[in-house]
Amino acid sequence: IFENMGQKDLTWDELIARLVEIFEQETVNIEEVEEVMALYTSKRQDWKKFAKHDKYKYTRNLVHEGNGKFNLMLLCWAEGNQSAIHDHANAHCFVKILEGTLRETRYHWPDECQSGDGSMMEKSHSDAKVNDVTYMSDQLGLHRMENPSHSSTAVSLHLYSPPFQSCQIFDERTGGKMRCPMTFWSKYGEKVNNRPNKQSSKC
Ligand SMILES: O=C(O)CCSS
Ligand SMILES: [Fe+2]
Repeated sequence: IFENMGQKDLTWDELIARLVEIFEQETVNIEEVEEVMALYTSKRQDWKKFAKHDKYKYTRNLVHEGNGKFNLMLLCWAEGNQSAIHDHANAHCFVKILEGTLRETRYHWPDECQSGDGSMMEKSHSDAKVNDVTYMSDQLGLHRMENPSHSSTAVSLHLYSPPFQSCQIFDERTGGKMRCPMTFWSKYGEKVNNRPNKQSSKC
């Protein structure tokens, strides 16, 4: 978990401009991205336009497409919302908490190691609080993110590079996996009308 070590804060617009600049480069320096994301202190005023909540499922709201090099999105979590256990489609995944707390539980890949009863093996879990930055990738395993609070919502900023349109979700009890499309509830602050297709209805 990365925290700001006291360097000058970036504004929301400066944060996005720095991220676009970084991802124009040939290779991605993971620490550099974490440091830049840690230099922004969450201000609701900056991101509330993208913050659309649904009380049943966390929403994914596209903020910026990073000239095709990354997807930057705001995820809004109602009380107790959680994601499925999922992979990250061979992409980098950076998460910054903008409001509330998110609990991350990491798992081994099923084919890497499984419990005797075939269920997935937990690797670690940790709670990230406002302004914390975390990094995840398939090399580090799989994870589930959740809003553990039953009294407050949570908001997180996610950067995926390269951008991906689907990932695999895993059944904790069996290690079984299924490919799922990743859809947006809104884009640039405007609601998107997702046509539920047969695949997404199972996700
Ligand atoms: O993008 C998603 O829906 C997964 C959120 S946890 S990285
Ligand atoms: Fe994830």
